[in-house]
Amino acid sequence: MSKFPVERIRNFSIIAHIDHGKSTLADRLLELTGAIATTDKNKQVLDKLQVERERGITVKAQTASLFYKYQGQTYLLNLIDTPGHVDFSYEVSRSISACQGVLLIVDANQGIQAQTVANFYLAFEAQLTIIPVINKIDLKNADPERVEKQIEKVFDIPSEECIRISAKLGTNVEQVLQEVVKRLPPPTFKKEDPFKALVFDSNFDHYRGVVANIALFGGYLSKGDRIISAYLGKSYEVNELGLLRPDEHPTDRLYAGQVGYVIAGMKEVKEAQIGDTLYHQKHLVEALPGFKPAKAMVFAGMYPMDQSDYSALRSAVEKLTLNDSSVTVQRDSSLALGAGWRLGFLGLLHMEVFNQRLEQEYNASVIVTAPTVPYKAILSSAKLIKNRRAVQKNMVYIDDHRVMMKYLFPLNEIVVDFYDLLKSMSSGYASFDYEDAGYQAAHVIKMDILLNGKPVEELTTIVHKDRAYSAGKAMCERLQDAIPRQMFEIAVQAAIGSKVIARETIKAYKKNVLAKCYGGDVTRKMKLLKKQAEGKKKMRYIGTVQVPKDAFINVLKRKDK
Ligand SMILES: Nc1nc2c(ncn2[C@@H]2O[C@H](COP(=O)(O)OP(=O)(O)OP(=O)(O)O)[C@@H](O)[C@H]2O)c(=O)[nH]1
Repeated sequence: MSKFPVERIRNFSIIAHIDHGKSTLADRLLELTGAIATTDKNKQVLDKLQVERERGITVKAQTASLFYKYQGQTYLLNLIDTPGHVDFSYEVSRSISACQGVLLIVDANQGIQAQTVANFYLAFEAQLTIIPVINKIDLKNADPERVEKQIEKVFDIPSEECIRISAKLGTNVEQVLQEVVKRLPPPTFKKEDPFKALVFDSNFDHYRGVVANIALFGGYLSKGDRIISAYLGKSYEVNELGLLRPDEHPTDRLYAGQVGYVIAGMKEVKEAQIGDTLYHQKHLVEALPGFKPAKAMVFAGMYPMDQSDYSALRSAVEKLTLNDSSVTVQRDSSLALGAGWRLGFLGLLHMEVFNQRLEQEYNASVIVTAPTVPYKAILSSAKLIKNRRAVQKNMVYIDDHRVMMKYLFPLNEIVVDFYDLLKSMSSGYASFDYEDAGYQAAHVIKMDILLNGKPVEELTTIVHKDRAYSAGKAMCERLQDAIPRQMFEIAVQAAIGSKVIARETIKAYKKNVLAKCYGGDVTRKMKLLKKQAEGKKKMRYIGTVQVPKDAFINVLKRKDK
């Protein structure tokens, strides 16, 4: 197979708003081309991580090479899966850079949503061929005609170009493969040129080191070749290379236009920088433009629940960041929490996914401080509009029922719960995406939260001056709900400097777990005591006050407005 004619290669991604059905369509394409068997067990094969399966979202892009027979010829279709959530749009842009075209999926019921627009522009600016696919036509409320009109109006793509499918039932999915062959151009790279490959993703494997996913922009690569990474200038010998189908299939060579993986004795993901160019030692080439590095938008401190777990947690954080180069790590320490780290994430979901992976894959128990967004120090007065201090930029009607609005928001206002709130206020109809618009001047102050006079470091936040009182009050109320009553009274206070601006009280309550089983047997008592002790492990002490671990993140999610 190796020497596959480049005219019969198609490299494409599926892009869509979250839940519009990318992974379902990807599974169908894999089944149709025989890459996986048609059983229920194979549901969402490209979503490999445990968190992805549990949360039903794609976090990391995955790749699969498919062989498809059309009019007597076999084609090699390289499908690069992309994540759908706003936090991960960085993964989308790097995936599509290895492609010549995209399938733009739009839900036949929901129509164009925020990430449909954002992803469309990523593909459009990269000058890729775009095939609009209207999915879920089997739904009772599906209105593909209306969606086609939206696509024509917003993206200027004629309705006739849309393919109507049901990824769930498999309706017209074969047509999607045919249109990929017919409409997408093959890559124009030549195997006669010097070898040049783009690293568009990389993973760390505990046994084999770094596995880099590459797209060949010229020449060919063979096992045993010596290659150089343009970024670090280091040289490596190729130990293994092959196709991803989606499992690794080793081959002897990869050619221009193909997509595959390479293992070359790289020990850290840093050595296979995403966006890096690989080339042959003997043929210096001009490096590819690379990518804008992912920018951390949300920062939080992370500390072991118990300081004696520090080294175990350090090794877990290191291993996990090897697989996710968009997390930034800095060592940090605090009087209250001991030694830990300051981590930077793309968004709150990214942060939650990271924590979940730490707990699931490394069995780590951590305390995470209130997420904050980066600020610059020179601050004066703000623009201040409405609840979230937003400034409207423009407004476009997509159709009679939908409008697309652009606002300039302080990042702080959207990072924690804006997305959830917008969804619930609009009964799930509104959608949202964002990009960085740079720093703006604002008048902000530091607010502390105290439990019986002791500051809770995790909850120290920066708030806008005009919002301090309401934010402090809301925080105290939510903490009052989140902290169970204890044997003594607890004062919950919000303070700016030494000035207390809000207070709630948690009344004392005596909970004797044994009271109910007076005279009961010993094993029952032991069980109850054990249960209580386990409950305590999930608690953190602030002075003498026990705080449940999940209270820290829950109190940040606002329920007001
Ligand atoms: N009725 C119907 N449901 C579908 C269809 N395609 C997908 N779904 C359902 O829509 C939901 C979301 O589908 P996914 O394939 O997970 O969506 P996704 O776009 O990959 O989501 P992310 O990976 O998180 O971005 C799932 O519950 C699917 O079963 C379809 O054609 N018809």
